[in-house]
Amino acid sequence: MSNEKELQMEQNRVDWITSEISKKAQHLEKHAGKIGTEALDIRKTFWEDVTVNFDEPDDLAETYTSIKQQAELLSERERSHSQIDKQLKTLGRLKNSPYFGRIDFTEEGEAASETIYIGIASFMDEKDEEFLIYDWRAPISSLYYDFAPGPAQYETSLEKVTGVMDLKRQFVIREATIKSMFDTGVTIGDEMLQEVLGNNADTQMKSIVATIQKEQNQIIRNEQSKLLIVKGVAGSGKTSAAMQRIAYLLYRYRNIIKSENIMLFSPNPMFNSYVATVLPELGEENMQQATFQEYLHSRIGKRFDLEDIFSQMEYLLAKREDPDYPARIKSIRYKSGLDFKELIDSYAKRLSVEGLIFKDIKFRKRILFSKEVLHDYFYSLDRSYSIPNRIQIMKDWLRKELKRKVKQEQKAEWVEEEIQFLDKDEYLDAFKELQDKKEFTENSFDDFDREKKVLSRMLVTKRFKPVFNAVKGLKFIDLNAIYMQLFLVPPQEPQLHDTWTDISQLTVRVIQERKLFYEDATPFLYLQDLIEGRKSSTGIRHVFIDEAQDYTPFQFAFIRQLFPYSRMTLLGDLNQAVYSGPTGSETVLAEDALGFQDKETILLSRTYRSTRQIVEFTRQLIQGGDRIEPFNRNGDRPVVSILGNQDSLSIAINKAVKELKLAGHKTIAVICRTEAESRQAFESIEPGLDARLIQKGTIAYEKGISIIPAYLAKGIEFDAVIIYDASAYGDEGERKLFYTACTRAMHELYLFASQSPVPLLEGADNSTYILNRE
Ligand SMILES: Nc1ncnc2c1ncn2[C@@H]1O[C@H](COP(=O)(O)OP(=O)(O)OP(=O)(O)O)[C@@H](O)[C@H]1O
Repeated sequence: MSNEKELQMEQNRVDWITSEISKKAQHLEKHAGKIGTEALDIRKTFWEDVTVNFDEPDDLAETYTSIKQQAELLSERERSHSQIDKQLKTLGRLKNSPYFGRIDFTEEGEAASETIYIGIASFMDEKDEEFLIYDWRAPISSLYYDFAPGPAQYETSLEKVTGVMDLKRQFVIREATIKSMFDTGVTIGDEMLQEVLGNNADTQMKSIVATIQKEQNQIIRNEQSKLLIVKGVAGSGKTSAAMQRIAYLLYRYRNIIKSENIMLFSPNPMFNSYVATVLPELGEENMQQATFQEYLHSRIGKRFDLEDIFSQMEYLLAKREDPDYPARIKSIRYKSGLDFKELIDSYAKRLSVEGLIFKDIKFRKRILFSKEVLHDYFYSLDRSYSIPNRIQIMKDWLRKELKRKVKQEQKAEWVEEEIQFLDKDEYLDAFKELQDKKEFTENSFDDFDREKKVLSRMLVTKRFKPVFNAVKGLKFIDLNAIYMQLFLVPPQEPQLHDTWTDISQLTVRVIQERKLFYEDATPFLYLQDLIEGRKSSTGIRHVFIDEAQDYTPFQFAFIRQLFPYSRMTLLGDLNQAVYSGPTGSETVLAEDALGFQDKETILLSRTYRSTRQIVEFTRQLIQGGDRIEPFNRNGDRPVVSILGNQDSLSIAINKAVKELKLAGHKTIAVICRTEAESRQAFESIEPGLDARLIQKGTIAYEKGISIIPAYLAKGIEFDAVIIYDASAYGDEGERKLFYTACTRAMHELYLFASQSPVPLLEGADNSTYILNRE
């Protein structure tokens, strides 16, 4: 058949499918309307249809059952309504673009070849018998991603199906019209990727289902690994693969895993908004998402003024002159490792025998239980019980004792005095309570003594409430002091002694100021859990950690304990370990950082984000960069401009921004080394350009010009990137930060330098960039 004819035939099928989709949609809409009316009717007549009778206990039970039945009926109707709503949305998407792939596959032993069309969701014929479109996540669809025409196979949950793929065809269909169509040989065709990647950046990440590459498909469909580690170079599609993997898991385990059972740790708040549309685009709901910082903050609360990871980074980059700097580096490095975790483990063992520190429990400035009493009580308990168990026993004991004290306290003088000054509401509460009770006790409110008694009890109970709450929240344990005490005893290992003095002095001083360094937050919570009992989350079935290179082995071990029943997918790139760069501390992605036996590692070395010219330039900035394979998409070479001073830097950047805007780029970033530099850059940009200063609290990623510190640009991409001052990246410790900044660019990369030389460009092949000197 000629190409023309073939195209016409395919378009005819698209027309037919879209009319089938419309029919189904109409049918569903009618049905939705009916259910909607029913739900409305149930709401309107809710009370008419239930039997309400409170006369006898039996009637009460009947009333309860009747209301419950009616409410269930209503919620079932509403559920099906929202289910239909979801289906209609999917049909809407399918109508616009019903599928993106077709394979013809002859199963072994079968004479005829089967034609399979693959789209973002399944669609059945009218009788619900035949698949007119297969969901991209269906077992058979994996053929499309994994094989070229020729022998091919796929696995279902029951068997392995082998056969021959006779044809593999790709489509770009928009508004029900085939825009392009090609039969492809090896993998998902370059033409289609060229088209997708050549577009301007969106402020929101797109789904990549139509062009998933074979190696990415292995990540997406991996089912056996408990711990899947993806190490992929910048722009290799790690985040994209993670998002499609979530969609895949939601489909594959749809009866077991719901979106709320999946958790994604993202690198910064802005990233959340960046990835927020991928799953809805695929008809799925978004997973739970948080930054690790948010988690730490939620647990540390007001206990300390907690430093965040971004402030730690700022300190490392901008405060080298600080006298504490060397000690801080040692501290960060040591506290990131599993040795420190072990040290805390053995400290906790010692605490089981001695050394726990408590706080006085006070009431009206009076000590009810002194810390010594609490200490002695704790250590009087059977030592074979774990610390958390003993703390539980202690809590129960304290509650009992407090109840006793509440009784005693009712006779205290202050109570009588305060009763006089009770406000109206408190009085009313007491009166109400008495009235309620009266029904059961038959006592009368006329009795003055009784009234006083009730009021005293109410008053004292109320005043004691914070004490009860404090006991419930285990506030009587002096965790701050216990953590600090850890640093007062030198560790056993002799090689640590020198370092330890520096680390401990700094840590103790800062804790005394009620501050907590970022590197202390995880160890602190880890110790807290060893004492109070672990607060693990049981609902989460799968945890994703993006930018995993930014997590220390200690942090990861901690996260793993938080989610004991979860599978984990870690995605990262050692070359972008910007936080560990300046300190040389370990990251969880480093070989052997984890002793886990059950891990599977997948490597991605092909990069899709940037043009070949940008990749050829950026890959020489890091060790082993020659292994990075660019996708063959052409653009201009990066431009390096050396300007003698700050003033010319401002002028040049304004000019470049204007030109990039004129060239039609929608997202342009001026990436800076620090927050201070970002502010400086922001102030030097002409107000008319409407630039936006991105800070650590920024939530939404928007179109236009963003001025952003490099560490916040992680994970995100821009059409064009301007490196504000390449000469400011001073030493080897900042190489990864510099590389991360440069690899954010999709189409164009400009580097400006206020000084010469640019240390990190030394050694770069000058044929890979255009050099301008002022
Ligand atoms: N198979 C694919 N088809 C189409 N586009 C792809 C594919 N894989 C990756 N991309 C595109 O490449 C760009 C980079 O992808 P992504 O952000 O997922 O990479 P990453 O490995 O997480 O990057 P980084 O580590 O640098 O943040 C995105 O624009 C993404 O849409």
